[in-house]
Amino acid sequence: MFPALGFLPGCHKTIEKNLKELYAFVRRTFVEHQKHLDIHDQRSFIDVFLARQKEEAKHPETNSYFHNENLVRLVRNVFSAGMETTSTALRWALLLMIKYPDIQEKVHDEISRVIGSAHPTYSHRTQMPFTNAVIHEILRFADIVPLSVPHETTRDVHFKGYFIPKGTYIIPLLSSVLKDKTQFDAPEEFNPNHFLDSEGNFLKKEAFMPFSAGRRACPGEILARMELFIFFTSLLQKFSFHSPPGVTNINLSSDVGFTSVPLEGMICAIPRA
Ligand code: HEM
Repeated sequence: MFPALGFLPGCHKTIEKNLKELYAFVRRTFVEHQKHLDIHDQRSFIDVFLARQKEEAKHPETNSYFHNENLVRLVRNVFSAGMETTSTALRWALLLMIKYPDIQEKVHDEISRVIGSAHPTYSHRTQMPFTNAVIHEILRFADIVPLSVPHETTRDVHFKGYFIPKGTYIIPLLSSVLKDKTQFDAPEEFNPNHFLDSEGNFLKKEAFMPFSAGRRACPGEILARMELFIFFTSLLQKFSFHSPPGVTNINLSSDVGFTSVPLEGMICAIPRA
């Protein structure tokens, strides 16, 4: 985000090294695809991209976006945007469940009542206000993409008395919305009541925007919500989660990174009878 500071020592060097490795992996993987591409049987995002690339190669005069380096970046974006975010949310979910065992038990009670031993499906969600509120609160509290993704104004903008000229680099702070005192009673605390009314019904909040807002908001939101609901309920249906014996202090600080990830630690998963 701040390339001018790149020369300084620090953990961004590790990130750069890891990125190089990831790009190499993506290159290897898509080169394989190139070998096996069948225009008439497009199996994946990469195939569709390569088919378009072939098509555009017939008109070399056009300045195409469909070149290999862009494919590497795109695949990497979808890979990290779609995979790391959801797995990070699940890691926060398990950590918060061991920190708050009463909430874990209440979720489990609701799972037993509504789903029983059947396979959880996304449609169960509407009958499970408490679990739904817990998942919303996990995403709010964990604040996984605190700085969202940087954008640039494409024209002059007047906003709430401020003038923002065309071409201004904008970093939207999602944390400031997710942790807004005017929107949530105790924003620094993990409390599913932030998303429940006094009768225990699920309460939608406009300030719930871990996926950002507007035209460039996360395109994976619906998929992520489904994944989180199904994985979270499946895990809690089959296991109870605890901290390892002797560990009493569960640290909820996040590690350094572009996304907000929990610190590494061990968790015990005990199969439920
Ligand atoms: C808990 C899970 C997730 C969270 C919290 C999350 C959050 C976000 C946020 C905050 C942005 C920036 C939006 C903006 O620029 O204003 C974003 C962008 C994006 N997300 Fe997600 N995301 C999640 C899961 C996913 C999944 C599952 C996918 C795809 C399979 C995905 C694909 C993307 C892509 C491709 C972008 C860039 C979109 C663009 O630049 O137009 N995300 N996400």
